[in-house]
Amino acid sequence: MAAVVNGSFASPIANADYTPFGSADGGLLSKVYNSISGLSVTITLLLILVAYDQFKYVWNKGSIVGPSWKIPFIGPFLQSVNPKMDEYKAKWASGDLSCVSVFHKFVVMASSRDMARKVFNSPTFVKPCVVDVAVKLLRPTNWVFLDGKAHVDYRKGLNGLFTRQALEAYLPGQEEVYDRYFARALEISEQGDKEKGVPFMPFFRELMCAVSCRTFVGHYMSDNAVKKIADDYWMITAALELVNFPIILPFTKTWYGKKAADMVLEEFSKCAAKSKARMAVGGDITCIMDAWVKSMIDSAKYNEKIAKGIAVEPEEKPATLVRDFSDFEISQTVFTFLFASQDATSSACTWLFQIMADRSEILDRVRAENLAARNGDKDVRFSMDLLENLPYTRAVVKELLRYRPPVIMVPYVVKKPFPITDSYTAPKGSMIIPSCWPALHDPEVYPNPDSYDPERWISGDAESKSKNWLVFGTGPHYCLGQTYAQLNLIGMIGKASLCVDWSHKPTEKSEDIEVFATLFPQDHCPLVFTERP
Ligand code: HEM
Repeated sequence: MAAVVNGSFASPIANADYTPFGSADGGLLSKVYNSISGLSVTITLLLILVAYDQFKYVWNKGSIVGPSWKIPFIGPFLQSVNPKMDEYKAKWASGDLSCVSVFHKFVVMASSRDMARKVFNSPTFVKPCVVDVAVKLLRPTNWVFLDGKAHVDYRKGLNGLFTRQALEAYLPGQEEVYDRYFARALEISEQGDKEKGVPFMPFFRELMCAVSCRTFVGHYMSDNAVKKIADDYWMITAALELVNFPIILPFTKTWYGKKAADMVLEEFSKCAAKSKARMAVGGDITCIMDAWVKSMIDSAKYNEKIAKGIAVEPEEKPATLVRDFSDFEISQTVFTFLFASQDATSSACTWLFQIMADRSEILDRVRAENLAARNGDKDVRFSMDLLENLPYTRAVVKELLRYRPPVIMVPYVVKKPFPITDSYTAPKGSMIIPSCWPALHDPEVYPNPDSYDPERWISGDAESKSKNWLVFGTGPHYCLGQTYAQLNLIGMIGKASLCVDWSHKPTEKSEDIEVFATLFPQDHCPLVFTERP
């Protein structure tokens, strides 16, 4: 009978029946021989795998720019763990289409404006790609993972939450938050180092989270819960690394991220229940949840009348008919708004305060415009008319978003072979990443692209270059919150200019960009806030 061979791979020469040098009971020579042959099999196997990995990479790479070979298996994994802005810029400069391969993932970077637009606008071939852990945090049933018609239909039901009328209803809640947080900024500076300033980036993250929570769920959430979400949200961002261990292990970043996400989902569910109760008795709209619940109530009433054969005037028909959503479904969807906005708006807010402090003549113009629009009374509250009639402040915000776009690229996944050019087809399963930065820094479209110049939106022709304006993406997944996001930044900086003074305490890292999901100044923006006389 053949002796038992250890391991799952049973090489014929590792079988003890074959005993050229030793006795059948397995002498020393036989053991050495067996281990050598085991080793050579392992090495051979490894070499085959390395060769396959390289061959597959070269095959996928085809005619586009990229390293001619990859570091076996891992590729530039270490670079991707700690991404550097300069490395991204070098990659974008290397070609309209370029590639890398990290582990088994083949990644195509679409850098030029036209290549990026082509990806954004090709839903037949691509869909947004989120890191695996995002599915665990947002839950697989979340609407953001829908594709094609199902996505378009779901999104239609959300459009009503971002109309002009709806956005107007959220303004009082937002302004309340700014009142409180500007007062806190003064306290922080009062207690902090006045020479070096206090790095305000974490504060701005909390501020943006608080504004979002008020906008999304109004007063259904306590201030303490808002604070807890703001405090814990960075754990969600930290969990969203490109490559994560497939299982969530206790006390790892993904574990803390999941705990924070579960807490947010639970809080939002409670808010949905409260909103339903209040709106059922005719409450007015104060936040996004109210607006959504109201559209459910209106749709249900309309459907009921139709079912009963009651005549309904055409103007009574809701703009979009939506079904009823459970508290948890509402919570999941509203969580995607927080998820999509938190890092991007925190980045924009941080740079905006830094850039205004460094350019006092621009800030003075913002202040003058805001005071004039309020007829000289700085305490006039937000309204859509007010926010829409601040052309210079708007230019300041648009230029900020061009100069330091919070989202520099958006990962998509290729659903079926994607012939992106005549000579290159991105393979199915690869990741394809349209980049927003290069289009927004194209010197032919935005002269002196690395200088911050709001004037290009006033007397220049930047406004007409809409093809390059990729700050909010384009195509079927373009940012749902783009109008809200811009108005919010306009309102925030205009109000800040009237309520407080602030100065920047620059360091040698102030202009260096840190990439943490979005972009931040590497020194986290040391500022000192003071009362306005
Ligand atoms: C300055 C702030 C913001 C920036 C720069 C930004 C940018 C983006 C970008 C680049 C995309 C991907 C678009 C695409 O794939 O074509 C996106 C998607 C999205 N954004 Fe924003 N965003 C911001 C704020 C917000 C806010 C405040 C909200 C919600 C209130 C929001 C909600 C969304 C949603 C829901 C999506 C996914 C849409 C879909 O898949 O259909 N964003 N955003």
